Amino acid sequence: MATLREGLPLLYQQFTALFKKNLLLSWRNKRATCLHLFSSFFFIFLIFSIQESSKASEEASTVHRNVTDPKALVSPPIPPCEDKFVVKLPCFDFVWSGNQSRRVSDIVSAIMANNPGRPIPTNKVQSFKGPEEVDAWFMSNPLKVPGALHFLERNATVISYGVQTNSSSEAKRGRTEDPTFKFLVPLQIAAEREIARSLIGDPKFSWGFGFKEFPRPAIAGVVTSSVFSLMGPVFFLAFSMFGFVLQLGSLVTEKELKLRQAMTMMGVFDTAYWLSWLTWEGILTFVSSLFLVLFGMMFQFDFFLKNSFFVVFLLFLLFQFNMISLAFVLSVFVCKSSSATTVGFLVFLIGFIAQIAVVMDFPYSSDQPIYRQVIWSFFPTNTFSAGLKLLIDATSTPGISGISWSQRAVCAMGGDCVMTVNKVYVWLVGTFFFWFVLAIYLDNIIPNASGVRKPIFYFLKPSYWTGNEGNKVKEGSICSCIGSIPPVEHVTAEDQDVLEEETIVKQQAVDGLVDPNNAVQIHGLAKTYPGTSKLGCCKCKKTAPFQAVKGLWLNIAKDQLFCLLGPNGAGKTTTISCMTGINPVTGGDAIIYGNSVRSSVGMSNIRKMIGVCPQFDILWDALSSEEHLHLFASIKGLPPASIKSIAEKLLADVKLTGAAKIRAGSYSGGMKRRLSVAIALIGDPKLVFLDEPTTGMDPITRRHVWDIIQESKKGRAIILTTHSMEEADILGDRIGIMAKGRLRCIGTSIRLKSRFGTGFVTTVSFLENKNDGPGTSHEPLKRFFKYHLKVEPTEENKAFMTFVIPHDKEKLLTSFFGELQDRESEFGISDIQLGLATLEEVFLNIARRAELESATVEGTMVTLELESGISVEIPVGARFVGIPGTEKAENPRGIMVEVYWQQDGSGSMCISGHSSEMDVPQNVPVIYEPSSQVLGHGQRRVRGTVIDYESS
Ligand SMILES: Nc1ncnc2c1ncn2[C@@H]1O[C@H](COP(=O)(O)OP(=O)(O)OP(=O)(O)O)[C@@H](O)[C@H]1O
Repeated sequence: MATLREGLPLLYQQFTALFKKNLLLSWRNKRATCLHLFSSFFFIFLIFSIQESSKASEEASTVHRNVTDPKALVSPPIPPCEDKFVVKLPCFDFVWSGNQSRRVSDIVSAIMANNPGRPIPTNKVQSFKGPEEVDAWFMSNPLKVPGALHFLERNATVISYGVQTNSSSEAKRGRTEDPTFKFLVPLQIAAEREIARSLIGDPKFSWGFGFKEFPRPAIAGVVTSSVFSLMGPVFFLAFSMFGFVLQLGSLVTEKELKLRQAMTMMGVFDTAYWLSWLTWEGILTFVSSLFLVLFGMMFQFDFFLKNSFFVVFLLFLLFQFNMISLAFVLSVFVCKSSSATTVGFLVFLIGFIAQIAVVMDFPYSSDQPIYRQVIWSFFPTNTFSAGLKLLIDATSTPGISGISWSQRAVCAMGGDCVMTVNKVYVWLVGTFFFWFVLAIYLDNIIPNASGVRKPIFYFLKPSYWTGNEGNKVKEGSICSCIGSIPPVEHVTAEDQDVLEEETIVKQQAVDGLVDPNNAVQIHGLAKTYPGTSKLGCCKCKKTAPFQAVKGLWLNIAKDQLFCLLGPNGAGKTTTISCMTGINPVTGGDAIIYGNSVRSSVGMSNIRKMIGVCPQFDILWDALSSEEHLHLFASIKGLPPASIKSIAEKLLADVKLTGAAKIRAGSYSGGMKRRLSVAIALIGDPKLVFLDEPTTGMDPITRRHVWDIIQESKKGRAIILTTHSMEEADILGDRIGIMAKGRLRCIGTSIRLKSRFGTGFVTTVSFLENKNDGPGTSHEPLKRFFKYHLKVEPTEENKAFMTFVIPHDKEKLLTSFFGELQDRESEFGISDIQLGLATLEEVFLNIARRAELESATVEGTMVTLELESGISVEIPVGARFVGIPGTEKAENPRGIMVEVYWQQDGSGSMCISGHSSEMDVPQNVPVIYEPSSQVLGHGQRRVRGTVIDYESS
């Protein structure tokens, strides 16, 4: 076996392998990677398009055109108030004050009558006493009039006047309304004309009067900068969400599919894991930020052209790095990769709201308390928005040169300011490290996929840094309302062999003996799942703790394949999880080649010498089998030079050489299992755990994998769990059957069959012509078996009959089969086969007994319908059932039936049939008697008693 790498060389090897894995995953997921790298083009193009369409729609406005020969405005009329862009109807053309003066009233009447081209009707004008009244009217009648005239007759030769208009310009359908030229100037000209006529006394008096604006070039950059300052921050935030969501999705997928757990089992360093992600995402971020700035320059935005390239690039780069560390933090809390988009949307929403606040100078103004600014700055979207605002403001006015690298620490207007671009950088660097360290801390203290976490102050323990931790992990959530875990229930084993094994292991434990022939010594291993708990508003909702393994004592020899069988939920996978360090043990210990699973040093030694094929394939769909093997070999620390040849050999062993370069996502179930077996065998481990390795394989492939397992037995111990009895029979050197968390029996296949099988199975085959007519039934043979052995066929058809002969009839068998052979031709027999009961039968028997044990405690009943019409309720797993109410003088204990059981598709016990009714023999004990026997409808529905006829 090649020496495995350790320490820093291993860390580096793991880092490069994981980095390559990240690179390959991004390469294979081209669409997402391209989106991450080039989505900036889409956003920049969108801003550009919006800007161009805004420009086009405002073309009508003189503001954005060259004015070379401005038109003079000569005696313009007072327009109707309906012409105003924003007006409330009914409206007035103008209002005026000074109505107590007769002369002023005449002047206003003249203004109305002499309005060029349109005399103003009286209902379109409103008069008031003084300006205060006009102001009060304005207050209560907004948008009802474009302007007001205020007259004051001082004496016979002096009349003062004032004009009051709303100066804000309005826009409508791409045109801008200029209130000065449209309303103020006509009112002013009309007032002055009629005042002059009144003072001179000549109603025809007139003079040429005109207004004309300057010729000027088009005002450039106003639309550009306003569209950019409005859209830019939102779109840049949206752009950064692509990388964020993809990163979050990748991390959560690895957690969800237990890929992270598989890597941990193989001994991956957390440092290598996080650094590999950070480095790869850092590279993607660098490139995407670069593209963003280049695209911005390409589309000629002042923001990108006038501000220094490095100033802008660094802002985007640092912000995106912050988003990576934020994704790391959130990945700890998110359980489903499908939720990544929702989380991304929420982060975007929060960032968007923050941008609005930053635009309003919150909280980076001198009147805001420092603590508010500090708390606000911890969120990278906030500081990023502040940085963007500084850079946008610096280029929003035409003619300003933007922010250069040397000016990054200078305030915008040269005076005092709370935020500069340089401060934004400092904050972004700080928050990047803050969130990154927080992510690693939370990753340790938040329960992982197996509900395991480190203590809250784990990093304060010197043992954590020296690597000499004792019991290092906890279970349950940090803020759960923790109830006490009940003490582990240790029950003395009923089976003689199990008891014997337990005694040997206990004695070795007491003596401190480590048997060099044993690979694994399991010392009272117990596992209680703490139950989930949720802190509701008023009370703690908690599911009860569950004892999955209840004290296991077992030795597993080197060079031996130990097969662990048991019905669903027996505790097999939990036992393996405890031994591979996925779940912490609740009680007891497992010593693997002298290392305890309870110590972290022991566990890290164990990880180097074990290989695990988990129950469910833990594979990346986008990686090929060759890439999987290379990755896991590197994580294990195999010398790089040997990895290629080892991977090739393993692929050949599991017959995957042809599919070595095909992605695992397109493999069949059997191919995936074979790859999982190959991964378990990487690095020549001294102990291999195979959890249902042949599930989903066709018979030929299964046989092939059995050969591989047989081959692999040499020089190592293997612990195999399976639901295939054939597999256990063929591969298992020793077999243990677990049920309800306890070991029920242990031994070789033959021993189990002889001890737990119902006896011998004989199959009698018939000659073909013997079963032709209706009168040619096999009744004589049935009677022969019944008369000599008191058994009935368990299975029968035209061609054969099967009988199960109990062990207690063993002595009669020689003479019985001698006579049967002599009478072969009489019974029409062609062949007689005799064998021990199958392992499947043993398994069913053990599972049934375990089921009966818990059913009698928990009261789990099923109904047995007898041919006599009686319904009998019996505990699940009961074999011999007495029927109450059938007692008679000649048969004082009544009658009983034997119930046949089988497992349904979900692995639960169900009734498959029952024997004919027979008398309950005297002296057989009752092991379960219900409190009341008759249920409802008289004698037709009863509760059965369970009779211990098996052991009697
Ligand atoms: N994380 C968990 N929290 C609570 N209970 C659990 C947890 N994991 C397993 N269990 C329970 O522990 C019991 C043993 O489960 P385990 O997976 O070890 O059984 P198994 O023998 O491997 O079954 P199978 O053959 O179906 O794989 C089951 O009842 C299961 O529901």
